[in-house]
Amino acid sequence: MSTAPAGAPAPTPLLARTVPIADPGDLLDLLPRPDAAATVSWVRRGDGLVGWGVAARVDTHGATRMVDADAWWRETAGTMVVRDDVRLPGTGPVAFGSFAFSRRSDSGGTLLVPQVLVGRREGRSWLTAVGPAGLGPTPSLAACRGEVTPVTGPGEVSFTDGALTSEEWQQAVAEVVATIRGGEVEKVVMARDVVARTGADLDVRHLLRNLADQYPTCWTFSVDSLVGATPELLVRRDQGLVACRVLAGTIQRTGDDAADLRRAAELARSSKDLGEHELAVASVAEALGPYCSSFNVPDSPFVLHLPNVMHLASDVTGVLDRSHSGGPSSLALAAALHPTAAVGGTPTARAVELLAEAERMDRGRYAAPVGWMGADGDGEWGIALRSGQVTGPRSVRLFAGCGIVAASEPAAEARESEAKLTPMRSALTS
Ligand SMILES: C=C(O[C@H]1C=CC=C(C(=O)O)[C@@H]1O)C(=O)O
Repeated sequence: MSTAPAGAPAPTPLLARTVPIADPGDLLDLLPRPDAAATVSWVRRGDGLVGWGVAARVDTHGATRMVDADAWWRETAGTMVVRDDVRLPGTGPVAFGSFAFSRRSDSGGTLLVPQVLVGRREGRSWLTAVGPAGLGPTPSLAACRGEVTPVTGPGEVSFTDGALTSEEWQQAVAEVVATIRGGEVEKVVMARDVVARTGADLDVRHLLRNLADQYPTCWTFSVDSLVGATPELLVRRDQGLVACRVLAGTIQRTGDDAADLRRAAELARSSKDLGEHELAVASVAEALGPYCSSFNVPDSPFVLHLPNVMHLASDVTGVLDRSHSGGPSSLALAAALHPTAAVGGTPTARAVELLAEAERMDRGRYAAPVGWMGADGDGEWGIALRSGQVTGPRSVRLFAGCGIVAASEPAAEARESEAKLTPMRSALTS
């Protein structure tokens, strides 16, 4: 575990000061700079959090990457001086995080505390500044606006295959289907990557703006250079209640509303997709059950309509069992849930081994928890889907995966993966 800047411990004591502000308008318009590393976002339907600068940061590795980050946050938040005049989820000290899918990945994990954060929730807005105590007054919204530089486009964008070509990936899917039919596993989620290169230096705000405009019902995120708009909520912890939006089972949209309605009905009846979905819901119920005193799993999924695809979706909710000393934080719950069968497979351990062999790439932080957490441990963690990792000033690695079951057809899965790459492709090119 290492803390930044340059391995130094977080400056102590840090002061987190939250003040109410007038409605700031579009949160994304407040982001001052183009760099993805120092920009955080968690925005859905216009509400949420945006922030910039780094007041404290920890980098973690290996199997305990989330647990170590959670412990660091408990300690760091515990030493902070807090003056919070708003007292809502997302006010006071907030840490944003993203983590590698695999414990073996070099990508590890990061929690970072922005220097300035602006939030809005249900008509109330606030600004939080974090820095060494005694540094001076909280910056005003007007001063923040004055620092915003113009947003720039990425110029000409080209896409090339990542680890595998589409044909190679389909071959790998066919081999995984054969393994599944052999009875060793029930489901393996297979991902592929595509590399985007831009003609001009990337401005993360351009991506976030397009993602939020085109996918307003998704969570548009940016944490430590991982950017995307995910429709899947791994876990929210809010005052003793937990909620998850589980997705698995997909059909592409055609652009024709009547045809899409027929396809939605097909999806809701598809035994292949219902089976895939059931495994994902069961994995969430199994992981969360031990932490909850009561639990609600809907009998059947609904169809979630997105501009590119439709998914089978289930909203699972529960009440946290407080007899677990103080209750696990939202990040501890995310760690317990990861990887769900929606991104790993069933049974988890063998599916994860198989996908690592078959994909022939490191997923990095794709398909792993991304989100934020307050000082009390409440927070929201999504699964980093429909996303890309900014790997250089002019390059982004995009990812998409599909749940493979015995009835899967490789060519259909390749088309599905293309549809799941659409949000990031179009955020780059529009
Ligand atoms: C793994 C991805 O999607 C998951 C979430 C929803 C539906 C899925 C599916 O139908 O295969 C996947 O489980 C992805 O978008 O990269």
